[in-house]
Amino acid sequence: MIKLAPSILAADFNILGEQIKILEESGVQYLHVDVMDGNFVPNISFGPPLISSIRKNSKLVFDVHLMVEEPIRLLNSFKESGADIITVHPEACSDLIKTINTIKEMGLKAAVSLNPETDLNKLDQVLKDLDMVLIMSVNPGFGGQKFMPESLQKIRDLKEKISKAGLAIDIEVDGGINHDNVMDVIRAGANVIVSGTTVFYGDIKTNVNKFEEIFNRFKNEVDHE
Ligand SMILES: O=C(CO)[C@H](O)[C@H](O)COP(=O)(O)O
Repeated sequence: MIKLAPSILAADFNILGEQIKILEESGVQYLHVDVMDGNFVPNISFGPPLISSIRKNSKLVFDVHLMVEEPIRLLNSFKESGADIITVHPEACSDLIKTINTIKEMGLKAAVSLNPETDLNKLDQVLKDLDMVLIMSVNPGFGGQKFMPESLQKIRDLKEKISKAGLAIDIEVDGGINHDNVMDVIRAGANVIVSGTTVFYGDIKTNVNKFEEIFNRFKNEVDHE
């Protein structure tokens, strides 16, 4: 099952609640929530108060991507605000094992995100405990960047690594994904697709439907193999 995870980084914050409602009406299940601290990445987005506020009116799975230094300090506050999945970066954690264990002990799903230059071996110490791995296909910090095609091989290698370990872990990809390149990303092995500008710029329902059509085309291909 392939899931679209629209990133609210590209939303119009003046009408954020209405836009989330449109996503729900369009059949979306995940909401990707990009938290940036101006330190781990050179940009600041928003934090727990905004998440608490949208949580009140949404049943979507809140997929919270923490692009922050030492996220272990803030896990409780993101749990309280309504996160369902918390993603952290090994590049930002002095103790990744403890950080992942803390997320799991809170009863949340845990994920690790790798920057484009970070090797897959950074996952080795925690892979068996993860629900999801997020491959960044741009350098994190800003929406609207160009997809890095070298990410495709990284996704294939990750899929092989997960399958060799006999695990079932979601593979999410984030950055520069649009209607033209998403099929390549899925064929490489991703099953959770983050998209910001391609979902929120223009008509949201139409943009989501176009993604869903491509996901269905992929499913048909697989069924006929
Ligand atoms: O995490 C991000 C950047 O750090 C954004 O989620 C990501 O870039 C998605 O936005 P877009 O689809 O516009 O590239």
